Amino acid sequence: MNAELQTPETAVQDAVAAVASYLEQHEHKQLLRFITCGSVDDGKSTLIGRLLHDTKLLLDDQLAALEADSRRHGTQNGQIDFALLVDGLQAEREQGITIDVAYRFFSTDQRKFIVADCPGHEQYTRNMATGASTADLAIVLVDARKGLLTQTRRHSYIVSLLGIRHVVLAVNKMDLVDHDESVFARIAEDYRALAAQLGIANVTAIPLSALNGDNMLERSARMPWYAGPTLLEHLETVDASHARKDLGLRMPVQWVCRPDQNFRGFAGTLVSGAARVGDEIVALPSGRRSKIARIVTGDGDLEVAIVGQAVTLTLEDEIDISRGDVIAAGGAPAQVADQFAAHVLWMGEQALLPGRPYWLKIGARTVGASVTEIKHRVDVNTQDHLAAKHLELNEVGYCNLHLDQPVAFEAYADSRELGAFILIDRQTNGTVAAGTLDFALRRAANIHWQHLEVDKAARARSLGQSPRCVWFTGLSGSGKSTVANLVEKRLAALGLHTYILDGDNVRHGLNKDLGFSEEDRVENIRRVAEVSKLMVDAGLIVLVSFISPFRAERQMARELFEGDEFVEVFVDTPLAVAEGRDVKGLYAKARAGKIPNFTGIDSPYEAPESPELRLDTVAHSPEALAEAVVQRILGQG
Ligand SMILES: Nc1ncnc2c1ncn2[C@@H]1O[C@H](COP(=O)(O)OS(=O)(=O)O)[C@@H](OP(=O)(O)O)[C@H]1O
Ligand SMILES: Nc1ncnc2c1ncn2[C@@H]1O[C@H](COP(=O)(O)OP(=O)(O)O)[C@@H](O)[C@H]1O
Repeated sequence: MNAELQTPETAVQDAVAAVASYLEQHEHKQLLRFITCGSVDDGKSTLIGRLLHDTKLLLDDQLAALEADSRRHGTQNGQIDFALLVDGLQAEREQGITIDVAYRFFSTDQRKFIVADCPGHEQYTRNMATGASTADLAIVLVDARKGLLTQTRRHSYIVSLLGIRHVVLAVNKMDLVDHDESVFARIAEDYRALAAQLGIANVTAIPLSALNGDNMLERSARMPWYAGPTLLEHLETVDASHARKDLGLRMPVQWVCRPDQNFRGFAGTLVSGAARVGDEIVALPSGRRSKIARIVTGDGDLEVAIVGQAVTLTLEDEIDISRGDVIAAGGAPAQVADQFAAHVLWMGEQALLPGRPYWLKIGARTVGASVTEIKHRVDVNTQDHLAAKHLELNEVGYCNLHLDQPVAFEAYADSRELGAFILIDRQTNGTVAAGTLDFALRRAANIHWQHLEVDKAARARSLGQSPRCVWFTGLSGSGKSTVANLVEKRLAALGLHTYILDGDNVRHGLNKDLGFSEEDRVENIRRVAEVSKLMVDAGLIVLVSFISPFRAERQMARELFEGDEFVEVFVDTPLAVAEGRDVKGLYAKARAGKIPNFTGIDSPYEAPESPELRLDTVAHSPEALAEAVVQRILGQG
């Protein structure tokens, strides 16, 4: 089903209530979350249908009523998306991602189950990652006649990437191979070899016929050679507890609760370890220490809270802790870093470009982040490592990440809660990637800021001016250089200290290694923005004249500066006019197909939405426009 944003509030609230009541009804039973990987051809729908039908515990009346309700409210396909509610993926929903994952509930006397059904078609990766992110087990379906397919390898790779520890290899359609033991044995052996390569430790292979019900709920008389459990037996008994490394207390702070002057509590769910009154804790990333004073819950205070419990902690000392911080065991704190090696599973329609700023959300914290390097791309079908300059939709890359500020984290292998992150596009606020942290890169910790005696203010004073970064953006031939040159002449005449950074010139030196692909333009602008920041720090008025076609990088440049230092000047010239001027004959060449990726022709230009100045080069002369810019710089415009 499609999880579209337009689901009405009321339907969402009803669904939350229904899910809560479902979980409550079966509260005493252990919950197993699993995903099914495979295609309709492999018999996936039949397998799920049979499990749901034969256990005779399909969605109860209440949930059926809810579905009717959601139909009335016009949710896609008339189905409710329990997925996002149950799995705490509300964040993704808020971020506007569309996910094709259907979640179903059923239960037996032993256990309750939530199954995420991910489509097997080509747009698989992000759907599967979404379904798999909270799963304890994956059923990988294989058609007995076909054996392992590329798709089996792809699904298994993602299963391993997301740290699912249990795989059931369901060798289906055994009836079509005469229930032949040797066929099953060969496929199981092939798969064990693949699982070993991927580091999947627990594989249970079961020969099945989902259509006939063989080895589904009951043992099949047609395969007497098989001595293992039926599918349902296995699902009911597999040890699915999150036996991850015990890291000690970890509680990401969801919110700070301060009803009055006398009470200051930190609310959250323990994702590891235990909290006891009197235990020493450390707040991260700040590193401040205190002791637990009280463990408050709706049902009164506790002496001890354990992993999975939602509580509010109060501390003995007034230390500064905010939403997104992590409270950890004093003797075994979480790691803190701002540079990481991580797997990134790209879900954006626009490619991931190294250097471009995104938001990174980890636990309850959101910080600015960028990919500094794509070490390699992983071919999800073969697990081969390939060189890559960017990542396209559904691609997985192993990347170095840089964060604007340090965060508390754990390796994903040790903690899903503190090792998983999403990347959010800063322009659209949509989720564009899911990722798993591998380890911290220590380099950052060894580079310190050098304290300098003479600062920007002192340099500006001695130059007798207010430093500025005046950023001209516009199409090739729009008039950026012409106007910037006139502006510099006027400023120089007034005795001011200036410098022009022009695309054509900088590309001959500092940036001579860069071309005009999207990723090279991002890097081009990133370097120029950093250089202009240094020049502003030196007290200069810098005139930057680059096409700078992307909003994201102009925004990044803007954020490097303080207050009104950054002045964005949109040199607004229609494409037809710039092309008509064709000062360098480049448009003619581009139209003739001799220059690929030419801005405005076959490479995009994203016009500024709210620049400080917009110059209409059709209506005004270069001199008049330069005058307007000078006035603005001098604070008189
Ligand atoms: N494919 C393609 N697209 C756009 N421009 C091209 C291209 N190839 C060469 N040129 C010449 O390079 C100048 C633009 O460089 P910039 O560094 O300003 O470009 S960008 O900001 O990285 O997009 C630009 O200079 P201006 O005309 O002064 O803008 C062109 O002369
Ligand atoms: N109002 C105007 N402002 C700036 N340039 C103009 C204007 N009217 C005509 N032009 C001409 O347009 C061309 C702009 O080229 P240039 O300044 O090199 O653009 P860019 O640096 O944006 O590529 C110049 O030949 C300039 O004389």
